Amino acid sequence: MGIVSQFSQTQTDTSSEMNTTIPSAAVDPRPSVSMFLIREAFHSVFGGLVALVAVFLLSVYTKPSSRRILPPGPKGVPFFGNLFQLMATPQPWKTFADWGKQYGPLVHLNIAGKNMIIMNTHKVAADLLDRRATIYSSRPNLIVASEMLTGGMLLAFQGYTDLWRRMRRAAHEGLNSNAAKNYHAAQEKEAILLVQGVLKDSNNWDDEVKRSTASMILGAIYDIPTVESCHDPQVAYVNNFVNRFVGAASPKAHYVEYFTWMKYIPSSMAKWKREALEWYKRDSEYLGKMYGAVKGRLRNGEESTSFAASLIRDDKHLGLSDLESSWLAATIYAAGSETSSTVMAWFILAMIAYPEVQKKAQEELDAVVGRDRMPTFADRDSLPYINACVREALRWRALTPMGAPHETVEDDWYEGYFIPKGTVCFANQWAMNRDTDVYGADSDEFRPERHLDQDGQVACPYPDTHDEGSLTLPRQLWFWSEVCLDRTGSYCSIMTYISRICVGRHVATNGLFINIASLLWAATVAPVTDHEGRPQIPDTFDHINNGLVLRPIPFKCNVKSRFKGAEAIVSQTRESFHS
Ligand code: HEM
Repeated sequence: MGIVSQFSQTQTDTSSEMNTTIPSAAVDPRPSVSMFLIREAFHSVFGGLVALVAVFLLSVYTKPSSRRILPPGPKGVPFFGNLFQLMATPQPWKTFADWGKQYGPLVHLNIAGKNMIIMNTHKVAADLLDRRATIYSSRPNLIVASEMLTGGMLLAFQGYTDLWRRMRRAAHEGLNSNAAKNYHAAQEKEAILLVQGVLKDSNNWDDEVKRSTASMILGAIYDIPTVESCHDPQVAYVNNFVNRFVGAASPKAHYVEYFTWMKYIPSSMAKWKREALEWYKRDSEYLGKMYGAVKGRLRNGEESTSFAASLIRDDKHLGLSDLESSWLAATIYAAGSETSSTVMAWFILAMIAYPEVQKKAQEELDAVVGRDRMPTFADRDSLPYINACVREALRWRALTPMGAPHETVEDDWYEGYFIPKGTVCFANQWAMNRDTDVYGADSDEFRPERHLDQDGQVACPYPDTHDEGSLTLPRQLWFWSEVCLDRTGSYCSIMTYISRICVGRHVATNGLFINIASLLWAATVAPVTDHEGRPQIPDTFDHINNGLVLRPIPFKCNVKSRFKGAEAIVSQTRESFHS
């Protein structure tokens, strides 16, 4: 890491070579000045000569390498830059949003010599992460989390490497919009079990939501039969595995990430290194066994549409070893389980705080589905309000407030500012999702209507927001967005950007749709009341940060059957999955 110790509102970097391909947005106003001078040249020969010299001088003195102005940002201290400011802030996304107001939508930080930029608006994030995806799609290397603990095998942590491309392609083949339909039946079944679970004991709603998402995703990946409890040993192991690398990836976890020479300390003298390498061995063995079990079942002639089965069947064409495939399968669980259950938790909180939204959603369900059967995926296109609830649940309280870090693979220029190769980039989703210029003055409120057009249909997403707009895309565009996935990306709320766009977004939004539709069809979610009968509505901003996501603080709610006979229909529908 180079050390940058100069900080001011306009910071400069003269350390690396000039970029040869300057993207158009980075080009300064020189062309218009040049055009003016060239026009003048037509007026006289002497004028022409003067103009040519002036153009030459302009190009020499204003060429990018001589004025590499970094984006503005807060002043740091020598050697450490803004490191201590970053370490001291408990909710960096809020501090970054404040800095955004002070310094502009693109903020630069220096973290002990490493350049970092924060994008605070959809426009800047889309300009850089989407429109210049080839430069902005790598990941910073984390010595403990990505090299030692996960041996470079964790898709979500990999840089722009050949292994990432192979794994990403395999993940896309197993989780794209068509492949995601393979999991519809499992998702419908899990949604019913979720409804039964919360109706039986609403005090336990949070565990039930966690159990149901873990069960759905483990089933989709490994064909594991329904998980009965969120304390199931297999779920517990995989959750601990996730917690381990999420913890290790936290900016405050390991000094070696800032002082990289520490990685050469022998294992015998460094407990953190010894433990990380040991866990990599143990996890590889455990994940290998889970993957191997699917292989064994296929060998015995069993049918399976699971994700692991698709990796096994296509292993030659996908070019992944067993070790790589077993880690990929586990990464899908890691990335999909906690995230999906957390969106559901925020949604349940929203239903307590916004009963009028719940009522409207239930009116739509009554009108479209009726009360004689439960909703299914076949109803999805006829339920715009429920689909808008899915989008709003993803937007309302950004559960991954800073997204995942990206890293630039070459020097770049944006709006006259220099962004050096190796810069770590964060899209501040927390700020973007509540941008009042985009979502209006009520952006803190849960209001699904903001995603509907005047005909009550799901609207096209706001420009650059990546709101989940697939429902309104014409078919050919849908196809195009899938085909071009790794170049142009797709349309999803906080699950993006572009070549790193959340590869599980179809599975995720499908799961949210069916869970929300089933829950609101069968039940009413209400706040608990105090001894005087006053409803207890928790603070909808309060959260717990587990390193991977922000979850609402634990709260109680009352889940009651919505109409007579609802529970019986839920049970009958459950039975039909056995027949
Ligand atoms: C609603 C729940 C979900 C949310 C909010 C979410 C969000 C995200 C975000 C913010 C990223 C990082 C994107 C970037 O780097 O710009 C991501 C990546 C990823 N997500 Fe999701 N996700 C969700 C569900 C899922 C599900 C269900 C799966 C799998 C079935 C999944 C698999 C992945 C994977 C494998 C990556 C890493 C992609 C890569 O680095 O190339 N996610 N997700």
